[in-house]
Amino acid sequence: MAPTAQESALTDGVVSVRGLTKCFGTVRAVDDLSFDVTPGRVTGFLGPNGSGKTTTLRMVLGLTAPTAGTATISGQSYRDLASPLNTVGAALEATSFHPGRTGLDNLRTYAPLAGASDARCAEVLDLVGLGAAAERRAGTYSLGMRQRLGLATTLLGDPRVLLLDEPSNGLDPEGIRWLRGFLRFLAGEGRTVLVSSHMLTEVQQSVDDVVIIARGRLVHSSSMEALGALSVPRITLMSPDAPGLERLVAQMSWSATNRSADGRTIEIENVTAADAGAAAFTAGLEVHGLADRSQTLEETFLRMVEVPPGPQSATTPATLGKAS
Ligand SMILES: Nc1ncnc2c1ncn2[C@@H]1O[C@H](COP(=O)(O)OP(=O)(O)OP(=O)(O)O)[C@@H](O)[C@H]1O
Repeated sequence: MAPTAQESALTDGVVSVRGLTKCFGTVRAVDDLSFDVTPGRVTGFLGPNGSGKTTTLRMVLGLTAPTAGTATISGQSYRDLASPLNTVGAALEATSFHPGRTGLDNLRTYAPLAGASDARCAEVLDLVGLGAAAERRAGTYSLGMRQRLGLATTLLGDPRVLLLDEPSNGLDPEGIRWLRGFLRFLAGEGRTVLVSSHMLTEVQQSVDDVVIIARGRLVHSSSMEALGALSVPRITLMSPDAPGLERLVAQMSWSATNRSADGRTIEIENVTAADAGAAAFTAGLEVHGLADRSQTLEETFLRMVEVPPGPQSATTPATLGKAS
């Protein structure tokens, strides 16, 4: 059923995943996943290798049938979209280009599918910074240039939504910097930009929001800012007075997570360096060292996605028994 005008206004450009599940035999690759991706923002879709990112994107694009659940783009499933290539641009794996044809000619072969004119082909090549190389054979392009050509292909139909699977793969630092700016530019135009990656560090400067999955399940979804706020403050405090140090920890009800064998160095969680310094000063404790060891964003991410101890691996999750 076609959505009403009011429903369309609410869902326009939103990628919405609800209870999405995919089983490959006994492997539950995607497990009851629900999240929304909003327009005007760059969203990082993060998880370790094999966590189900590509399978999820394939289900959003109607390339893989879900075992259960739904995935919609602007309120409609991919197959119900009136003109899919003008709604969603997707780069799932390195697009294969004809090496003997120029960059421009390669785009021209995809253009009719997206209803794109010759002028649009030249325009998107300019957009991705390949204007000067338009007449060069794609076989002579560097990996970074081929990635840009792939991006140009996804933009041919001027889609509102972009789904990019590991777009920074193979890019050098300059290419990654360029991509970061380009994704921001696209989101700034009001597009929905979803970028998958298995490393938070690779995208943390490019994304506004994060959707983090592990073993096919959602483990976290928030703004990048809120993810940063989850980082646990942690310090190490050193004193030659081991009993005094221990007394202070007990008196302040601090949670000590590690102690050196001689008891003169203690690692404490959920305390800032400023608070620890002030407490030691008030207690008259002689301090020989105070270091901030707060969890980095990457540590927060790794903690979220780490495989729990036990026999199961990332590809054989504990939920195997539920697979059908
Ligand atoms: N067609 C398939 N048949 C069987 N198993 C599959 C199939 N496609 C994916 N899988 C399995 O589903 C799980 C999720 O794979 P998927 O490729 O979606 O993960 P990913 O997060 O994209 O990983 P990567 O970062 O390595 O690309 C893996 O265990 C994978 O082996």
